[in-house]
Amino acid sequence: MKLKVLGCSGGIGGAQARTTSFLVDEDILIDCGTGAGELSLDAMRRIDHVFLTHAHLDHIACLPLLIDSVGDARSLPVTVHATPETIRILHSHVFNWLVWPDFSAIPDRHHPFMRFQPMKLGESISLSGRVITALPAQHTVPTVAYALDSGEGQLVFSGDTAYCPELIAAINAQPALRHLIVETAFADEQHGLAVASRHLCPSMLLAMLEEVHVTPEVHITHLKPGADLRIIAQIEAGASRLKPRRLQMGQELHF
Ligand SMILES: Nc1ncnc2c1ncn2[C@@H]1O[C@@H]2COP(=O)(O)O[C@H]2[C@H]1O
Repeated sequence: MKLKVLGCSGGIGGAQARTTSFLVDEDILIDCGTGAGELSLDAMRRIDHVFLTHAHLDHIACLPLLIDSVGDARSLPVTVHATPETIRILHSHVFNWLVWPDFSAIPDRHHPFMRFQPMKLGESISLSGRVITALPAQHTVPTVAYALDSGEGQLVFSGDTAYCPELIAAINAQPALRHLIVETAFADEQHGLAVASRHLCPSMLLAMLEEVHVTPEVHITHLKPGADLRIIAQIEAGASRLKPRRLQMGQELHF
């Protein structure tokens, strides 16, 4: 499998700051933040599945626009996989005919442009031999992490999370983990904000990595713009044996 980073910033501001969205092969998006706006119309039309970690705007901003752009040109609905709680939030607060039309009922409920597929924590979806599993994570709203398994190797994406022992256990349970994409949103001076908003800062990330017993390449994502250089410097000063590196927009990971 191939994962291409369309956006991996914790905010906007400048050409490299696009919020979370990863293209998997040609047909799957993991989250649909402003990075998804980098796709051509043709590439957007090929997206059959969108897996959402949670309903925060920086992870869903482009979903309503993408569905509107491609719906008419597709013969099948785009399937949006998320937990029942996240689906409820999106239905009530986004696809509610006020903020945006309910594309799960357009052009009609039997042949919609988009359909929601509820996914429970721990559940796996198999798409042509590619297995995607929802893993535990902790944030201010209901959220999941994801494991992607090609059959030859795995990639885990933390989504937005605070320190989460259940996620660490799930990471350690991956037999051939090639890549770990893990957030570090704030610098250590913003420890209070990291705690309040249920994110990691470098000291928390380094403590978490001490408990990781597998040996993936570690990629840091969701750095808040303006704090990004400090966050990376603080992580590098921690000299973790896993040598975390900053995830870059446009980067491709294979597994
Ligand atoms: N008290 C707070 N609780 C949660 N989020 C906050 C708070 N104050 C500021 N924020 C910001 O709101 C953002 C919502 O998206 P994020 O979780 O990515 O990151 C969060 C923080 O940057």
